[in-house]
Amino acid sequence: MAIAMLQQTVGGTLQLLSNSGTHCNVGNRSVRLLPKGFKLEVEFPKRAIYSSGKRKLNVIQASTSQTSVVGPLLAPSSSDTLDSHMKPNEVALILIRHGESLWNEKNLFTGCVDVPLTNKGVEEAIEAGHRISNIPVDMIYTSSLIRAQMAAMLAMTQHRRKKVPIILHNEDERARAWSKIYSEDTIEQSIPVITSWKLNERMYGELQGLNKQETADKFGHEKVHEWRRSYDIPPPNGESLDMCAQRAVAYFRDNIEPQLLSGKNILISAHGNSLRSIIMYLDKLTSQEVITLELSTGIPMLYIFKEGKFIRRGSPVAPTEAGVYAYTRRLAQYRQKLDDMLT
Ligand SMILES: O=C(O)[C@@H](CO)OP(=O)(O)O
Repeated sequence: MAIAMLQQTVGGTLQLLSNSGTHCNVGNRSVRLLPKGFKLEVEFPKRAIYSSGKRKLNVIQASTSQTSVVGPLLAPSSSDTLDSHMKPNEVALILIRHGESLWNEKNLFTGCVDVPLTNKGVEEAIEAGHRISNIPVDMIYTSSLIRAQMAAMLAMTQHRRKKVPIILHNEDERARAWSKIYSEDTIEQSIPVITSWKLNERMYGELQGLNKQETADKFGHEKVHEWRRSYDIPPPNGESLDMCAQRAVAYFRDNIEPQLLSGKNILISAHGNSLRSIIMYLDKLTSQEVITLELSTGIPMLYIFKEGKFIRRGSPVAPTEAGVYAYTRRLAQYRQKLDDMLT
């Protein structure tokens, strides 16, 4: 197979030697090495992925005059090169409401009670993952509840890029130290998953664990509808949507938005009401408009974040849906690169 070999570093440049005519990616630049033995000198960033065909050379520059080569790896050509094709000023934001939980199935108010998914919820998460399998994901945010975490993990089993989602444990120094990864390459092939209770479902107070139908029969449908869908009337000792929005939107603005601004493509897996609050913020909905917003379980919603604005792109209905990738040239390119790499 044609492959560009790493030769040596000279000052701040890297020499690549082609053993036959081939294309070669250097960082995020694609260059053509023509005849056999052709040498190319390129300025190289401190750390970059150099790839050729389906092989990759993972190069770590130790100093300007010394280069160590890790690999070549057997994995397909890096999509670190590929991932960097998404311009930092144009990134994807995907929101997923977890699939059906065991208490959704039983029609119980769930709120912050930590209940897992049903089989149907597992299938919904896998289907959601299938639908977004061609969209770049660099970081994942989930609530601290297992149903949102299951949904994120199951969805990522479908992603074509095959990076491994890894939950970060930052609760204390020991948790941080004991979950440390010691391989740069492995880190490159991982997606950090950050969990926060601030993305949890709205706390349903004294309704948690009660049957929704029985509660409506007891307190009246109107009262229960007010607890469930008004903006600022909380259920007994619980959170109103307004209270839920205050912590969920603050978390989004303080933690997630800076990552989007820095060029990260992000998946958020959370809950009906924490996501309604975030969508209210993204779509600039009024408190009147948000009360009629209902989210289906397991349906991913795609936004493009560009020049500081959130542009709603709806729900991809299939991974191959042409319309989704036509939304931006960058998404189309990312998908094309995945096709090239994986077929
Ligand atoms: O029970 C809950 O926690 C939520 C979501 O399932 O219910 P609701 O639809 O009333 O917001």
